[in-house]
Amino acid sequence: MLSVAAAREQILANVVRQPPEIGALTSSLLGSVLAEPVTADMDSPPFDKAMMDGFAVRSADCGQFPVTLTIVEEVPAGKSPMLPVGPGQATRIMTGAPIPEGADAVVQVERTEQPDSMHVTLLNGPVTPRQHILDRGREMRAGDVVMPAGQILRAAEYGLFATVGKTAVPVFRSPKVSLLCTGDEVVEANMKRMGSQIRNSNGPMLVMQTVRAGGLPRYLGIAPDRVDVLRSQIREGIDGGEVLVMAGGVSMGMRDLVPEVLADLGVQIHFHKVAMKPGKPLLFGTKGHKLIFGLPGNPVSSFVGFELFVRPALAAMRGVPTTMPKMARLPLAADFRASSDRELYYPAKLEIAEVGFAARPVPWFGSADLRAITAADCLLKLPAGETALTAGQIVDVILTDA
Ligand SMILES: Nc1nc2c(c(=O)[nH]1)N[C@H]1C(S)=C(S)[C@@H](COP(=O)(O)OP(=O)(O)OC[C@H]3O[C@@H](n4cnc5c(N)ncnc54)[C@H](O)[C@@H]3O)O[C@H]1N2
Ligand code: MOO
Repeated sequence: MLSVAAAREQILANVVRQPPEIGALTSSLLGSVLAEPVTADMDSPPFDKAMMDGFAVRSADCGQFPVTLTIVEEVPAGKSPMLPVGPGQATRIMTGAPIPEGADAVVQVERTEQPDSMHVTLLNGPVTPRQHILDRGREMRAGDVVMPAGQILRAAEYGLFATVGKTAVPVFRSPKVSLLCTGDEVVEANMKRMGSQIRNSNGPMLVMQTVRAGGLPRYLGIAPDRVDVLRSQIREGIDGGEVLVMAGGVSMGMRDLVPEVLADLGVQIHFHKVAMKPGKPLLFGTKGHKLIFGLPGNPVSSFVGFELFVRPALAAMRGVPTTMPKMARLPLAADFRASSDRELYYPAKLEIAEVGFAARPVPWFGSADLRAITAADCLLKLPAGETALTAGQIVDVILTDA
């Protein structure tokens, strides 16, 4: 059976990166990836800038202390100096204000006294040339590349865009992700549940996983186990987005119709099983450039399948440079035993340890136990076979919340 790593490789080999588009810098671009480098439109700071509240002076005047200088003017931030600072003179200046001509140093106000409103006495030295001055262009020069293509937009990036006057930037377009749940037994949470029906937990969960992964969800509802309806909904899903994610109907049951309908619609099935627990009956196909995922219907299997395969695919489509799930090697917070015939992904929670973090497995009874996932923020990745580990031993951890 195909390994998780090999399955992910096959998926990523079929990814086509989304085209770039110009996006306004609103919160909806958080996490998007810059498609072209951004350059500075001017020097920053645009002038030699005071970095302390105090007095702009000529360092040559400050050989011995105390020394008393004549104040020629006062320059708050946002105003420009009108007068140069000549020998024996000083300008009262605020943090952020431009340095007047002639001055080459700033002395903090704490190191001064004012005998009267016209004079300032510098109490002690030294006063070195350029002290407390940020030179024009020190942060960036006009034309400098301030951010490379491939950068993920976080809070600081928005700040830097503002510095260079950008209100919109080119980013890789978010993939549209059609989401379709299947199964006669499944009903939406706002509908009346009857008999042996169960509520659709995968639908809302996959919508939110899609949003978190930077995709634009198009939720198509629940398809019944009927070939004609399933076919038309799957077709709509493929036509309406770059990615189709389905949950349920992919295993071996009589009513697991998804694989045959996909094949019938001309979808090339690349694999239909992965050596992992939970989530073994996971299907991946393509039609042209479109990616099609059939996640197992059990909620934990759907969740894990999305994190291990759909999320990296969406990351690659969005131009994210590293598409692997975020991993760490961390000590276990408790003794742990498990047994699995496939690579095992076990829900766990990070906790503060003596040094850094440790991962504590949460109680979990299997692929229907979504409560375990809500109690967890990571997955232990454990090899197939018998696992018997003691607290403090190092394990691979997938940081699903990172
Ligand atoms: N003979 C075999 N049977 C099964 C195998 C197998 O290899 N051979 N694999 C098992 C494994 S592992 C899983 S996982 C499931 C996956 O089955 P399907 O993807 O076909 O999913 P369903 O049968 O439709 O549903 C499984 C389970 O999950 C519930 N479900 C489905 N959709 C939702 C939803 N939207 N929200 C909440 N719960 C949902 C469904 O009622 C079932 O209980 O197959 C095993 N069988
Ligand atoms: O993958 Mo099934 O998810 O092992 O229950």
